[in-house]
Amino acid sequence: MALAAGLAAGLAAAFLAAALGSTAALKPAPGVNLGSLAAAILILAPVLGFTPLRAARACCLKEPKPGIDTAPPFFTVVTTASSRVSRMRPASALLSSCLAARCSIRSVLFMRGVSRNNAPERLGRARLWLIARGIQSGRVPYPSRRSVPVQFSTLLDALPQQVWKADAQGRLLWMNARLAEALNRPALPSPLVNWLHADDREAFRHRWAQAQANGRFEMEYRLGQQWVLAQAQRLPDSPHWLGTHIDISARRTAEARLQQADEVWKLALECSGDGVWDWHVQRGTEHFSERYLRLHGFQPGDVDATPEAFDARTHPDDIPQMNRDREDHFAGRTAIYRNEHRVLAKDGTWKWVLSRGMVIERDTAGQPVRMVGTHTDITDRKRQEALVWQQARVDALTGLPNRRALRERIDRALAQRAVRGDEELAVMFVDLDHFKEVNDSLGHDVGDALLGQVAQRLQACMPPGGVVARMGGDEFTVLLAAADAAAAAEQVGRDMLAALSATFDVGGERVYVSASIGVSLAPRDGVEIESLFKHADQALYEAKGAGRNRLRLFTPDLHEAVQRRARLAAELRQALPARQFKLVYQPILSLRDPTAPPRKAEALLRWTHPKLGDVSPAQFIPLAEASGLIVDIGDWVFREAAAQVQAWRARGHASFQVAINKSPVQFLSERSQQAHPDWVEHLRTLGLPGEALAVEITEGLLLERDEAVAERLRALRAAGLSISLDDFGTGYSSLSYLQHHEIDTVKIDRSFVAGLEAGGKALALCRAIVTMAHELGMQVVAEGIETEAQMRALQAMGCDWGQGWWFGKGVSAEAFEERWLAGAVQGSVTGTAR
Ligand SMILES: Nc1nc2c(ncn2[C@@H]2O[C@H](COP(=O)(O)OP(=O)(O)OP(=O)(O)O)[C@@H](O)[C@H]2O)c(=O)[nH]1
Repeated sequence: MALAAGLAAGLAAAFLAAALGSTAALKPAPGVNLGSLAAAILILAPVLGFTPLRAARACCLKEPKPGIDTAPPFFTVVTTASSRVSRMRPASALLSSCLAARCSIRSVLFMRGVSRNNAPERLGRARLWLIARGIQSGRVPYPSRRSVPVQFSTLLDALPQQVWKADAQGRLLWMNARLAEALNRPALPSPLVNWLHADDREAFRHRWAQAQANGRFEMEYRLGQQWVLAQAQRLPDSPHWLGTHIDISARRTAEARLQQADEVWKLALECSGDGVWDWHVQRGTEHFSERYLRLHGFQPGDVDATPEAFDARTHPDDIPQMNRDREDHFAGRTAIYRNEHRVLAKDGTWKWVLSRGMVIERDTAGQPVRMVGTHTDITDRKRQEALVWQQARVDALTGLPNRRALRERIDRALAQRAVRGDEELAVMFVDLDHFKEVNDSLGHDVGDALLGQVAQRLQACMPPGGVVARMGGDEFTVLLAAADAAAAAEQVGRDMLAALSATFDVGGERVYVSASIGVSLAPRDGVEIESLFKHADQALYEAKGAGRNRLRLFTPDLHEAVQRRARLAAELRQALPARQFKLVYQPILSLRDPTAPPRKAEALLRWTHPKLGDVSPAQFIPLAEASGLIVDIGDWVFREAAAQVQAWRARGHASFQVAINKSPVQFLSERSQQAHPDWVEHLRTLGLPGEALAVEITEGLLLERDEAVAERLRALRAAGLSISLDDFGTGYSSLSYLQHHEIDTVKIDRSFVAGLEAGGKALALCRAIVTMAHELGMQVVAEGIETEAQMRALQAMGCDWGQGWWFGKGVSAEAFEERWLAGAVQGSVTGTAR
């Protein structure tokens, strides 16, 4: 064993030496024992066609004579070396010769310290015997003269790998027994490529050529029946290559099986319409299925199918998210990788793909080794989504951005402003004035068409970067960014009001419309969308209240006014239980005989606030309407008035009638609907006929053209109540609704009465109203009579009733009774009550 170990070590060292300088190792170096060379020649003599004798002679063979078993095809070589140091050289020469003669050496035995007569010799001076047994495989010289030393060959034969030596052109110059057997002992030199599977040859040539640059070669290919991993290295200072083949057939078979399985699922995925990718993360290689390529418009071979090639075709905006999603999956934070991104297709368009995948193999450190997944074409879905997204942000009627889109724009602008801080923002609420009347009088379609034209005009006023959106109904909102946003908003507002002032032609109808504008500024009035909206709305409210067709910037004063209103609205809730309301009565006199005691009065609501004193109905009625309190308040008014008329009737004014106002809000409210039967019932309980009360409604209520409204009016009338139409002439005084509804009395608005003295239009209008009402069987009351001239004019045109300060203001029931009803004395009534 010690001998074998020493030999192995020696051979290994020699192999290394040979590897480092193979040419030298193959030559009989200076000092080589000629006897051993001669022995080699002698051995090979039969192979080479020499007689051993001639060979021996030729080499001046000296002792010890090798013994040779020349019985073909076996041979035995015995040779000697003179020292330990030189023992390898003769052996190498011998083996070179054997190989060149295509003899394969089957066994080599070195014997040390054994003399010819079998006596032990001292180390260092010992003669070494090398006995090789081999088999001669042919007469062709094999291997070549310049080949691998015998002892290495022997060792190399014993290796499980195939070992080979080749020149720069890839021609095999030598191979160990394992390779020789596998290739059936080819004649050498023989191009290695010729032994490869035809499918691997092209790749081999390519790789071999590449390997020349760095002196290393590695490739897996099929050689005979085997799959081998070839690894080779160019020998130092040599054009030759030393290589090995490791049998990887088992691994390849397993892989093929896996591959087959892979193919099955890949096929399944492909059939589902998805392209498949298979990424060897650490190797940096990726396989793309045919469908994957076609998905992006490519034919196989059209594009360099590498991960880099496709990464380069990914939309730059989508790459950061893609990387994040991939990292999340690699780190195990997501079970499945999922990302949607755009890929530049062959035709230059962007294709949206849904990429889904999963790491299916990790190394021991947990790093991903292989990841597989699919690409699904989601371009159509994305297009649909974009459409839906756009539709969700566009107002269908006007084509302007809608409320949602505007909120997003404002959010973005506020965020940008917060970062840059160099610009102010203006939010402008633009609300059309009395648009409801356009709808009501000309129809909804005309209203729609008008909104479209208004949108165009507003849009035309937008400076670059400005946005106008429709928030719904007749409300538009503008967003401006400017260094001085207040000035910019005022300019744009002026432009808009001017643009709207020109007549609109809507389907042949000439329509006029104006707008009121409220503006809030960021950061002055708020840095959040809600506060900006709230303040713009408050400014708009002010603009409306100040007469419409104007712009108001939000100011802290405005805010205070709003807060005052809010406080008042809260306190209004207490007014009813705290008995802060009262009714005052204003007489309605017959214009045929104004001196006669009045038979009618209008009940007017008054609120005496504990701290503020009397609050104007113009202030609190809208608040009561907005909060819904008007229903309870209206009910209280009804009961109070009913009680009063009952009292007056009981005191001898048998036909007395009190008129109460009923707001449209109250009229339309559900609770109020339920209240109507109660009212009738209540009157019955009081023993009052319906005609003891008149209900005053406004034109707006009739414009609703609501059958339920008509029904409720009919019910009141059926119960005997009288219906008066208040403020006639200020709205859309349409004859058609007068015919539609059963109205008893029309009240001419005070604005017409005020103009009576000047004659002209007001006079003509009042006369027309009186004539028309009488034609329709209605009576007419003129409100707001303040002068005798007005009274006389109305008398002259046949107006039935008059009411106003000329006769008297509203006073408490007691005062009224005292002033107007005391003794029910018929007498002269003058305007001194003013
Ligand atoms: N034609 C049309 N009308 C609409 C649309 N949306 C809402 N409206 C109507 O627009 C009107 C808006 O009225 P408001 O703004 O409340 O009141 P206004 O009559 O304009 O009066 P002020 O705003 O107080 O001056 C209502 O009558 C709605 O029914 C729409 O899409 N088309």
